[in-house]
Amino acid sequence: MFKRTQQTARETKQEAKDVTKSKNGLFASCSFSSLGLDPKLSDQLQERMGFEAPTLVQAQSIPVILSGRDVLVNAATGTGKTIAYLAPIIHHLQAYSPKVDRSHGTFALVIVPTRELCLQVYETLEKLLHRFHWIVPGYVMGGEKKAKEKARLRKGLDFPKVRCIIQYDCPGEATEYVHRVGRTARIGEKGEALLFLQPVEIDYLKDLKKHGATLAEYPLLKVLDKFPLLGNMPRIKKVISLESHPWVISLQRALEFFTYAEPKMKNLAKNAFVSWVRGYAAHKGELKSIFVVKKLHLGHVAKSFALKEQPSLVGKSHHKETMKRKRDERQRGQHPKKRKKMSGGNSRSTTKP
Ligand SMILES: Nc1ncnc2c1ncn2[C@@H]1O[C@H](COP(=O)(O)OP(=O)(O)OP(=O)(O)O)[C@@H](O)[C@H]1O
Repeated sequence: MFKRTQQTARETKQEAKDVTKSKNGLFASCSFSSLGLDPKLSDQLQERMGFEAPTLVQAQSIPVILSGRDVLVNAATGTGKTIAYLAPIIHHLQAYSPKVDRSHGTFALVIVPTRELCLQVYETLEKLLHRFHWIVPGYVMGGEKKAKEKARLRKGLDFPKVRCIIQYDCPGEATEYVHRVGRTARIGEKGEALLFLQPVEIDYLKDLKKHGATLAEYPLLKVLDKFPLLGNMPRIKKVISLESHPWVISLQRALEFFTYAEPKMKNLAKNAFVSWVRGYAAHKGELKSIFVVKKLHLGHVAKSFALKEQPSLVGKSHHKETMKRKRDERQRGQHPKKRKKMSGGNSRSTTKP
């Protein structure tokens, strides 16, 4: 369903309903219930929201949407398109048996081009859902404060049946850790959470403990030892570290083979590495002393991105930006080298007053 920005095609044909225009040409001379909407929903529209009759665009599009067809609606602004698509969605969702529940996940997604529209649609949706409290609306939009967005996601959206949360990168604050692992073990059920930590980051466990989250070490080496070695795996007499385990070595090889098979893939891995390191350097508060880039073995980090060597942290875009800045400075006559030239080689006139 497109709004505002995509009003190019017109497909809502008269075929669905013989809609007769009322005097002013905006409303249809039929009722909401005659369009096939659930009586409770029609009642909500008529009695509670005070809409006596559907608008023309609603009367034309609702029956077609209810029939399950794809619809593109093109109508002037303010003609009631919002209800034209929200009402059929609610009609379908309220009919589910057993009733839809927030733990079932997301059923419908409305994409709109602006924040204002997002709020408007949400407001209408809340009114329409007045009698259907088990259908939970939620919205996510850009430019919001992270905490606000998170609170709303916690309230409105849910990921059902998640049994295990695996975190390869450390969440920032302990509260964020709790929120992340809280995606599993919903409504009293059990769940598991795994967090990968490097030896230099072990102090993070103390921070989590302060906030009531105590983690047990997972004996990865022992677990790997339980896997039988395959024919092509390196034989090592005594495995003393995780990196020298045959399973880890062959997995690393396989990943590197995959990454280096295509330049595009290698670039993706490089970019991911650079972003990860930048994100790592952005930890705040007390965590700054735990997650210190200088303490990291960047070669090992690169390996974890299936790279054979550590990429430069000064990306091409940074290089381009620096070059552009220098060029601009030169054009503005601010760069010392250029000034020399501009002053006809008389460096004294610019470098010394
Ligand atoms: N059947 C109706 N009877 C009376 N008012 C209605 C009816 N349907 C919608 N409205 C009201 O008409 C106004 C415009 O509706 P809506 O915002 O859905 O229009 P729109 O076509 O989506 O506009 P835009 O393209 O600008 O987003 C709203 O205030 C809405 O509450």
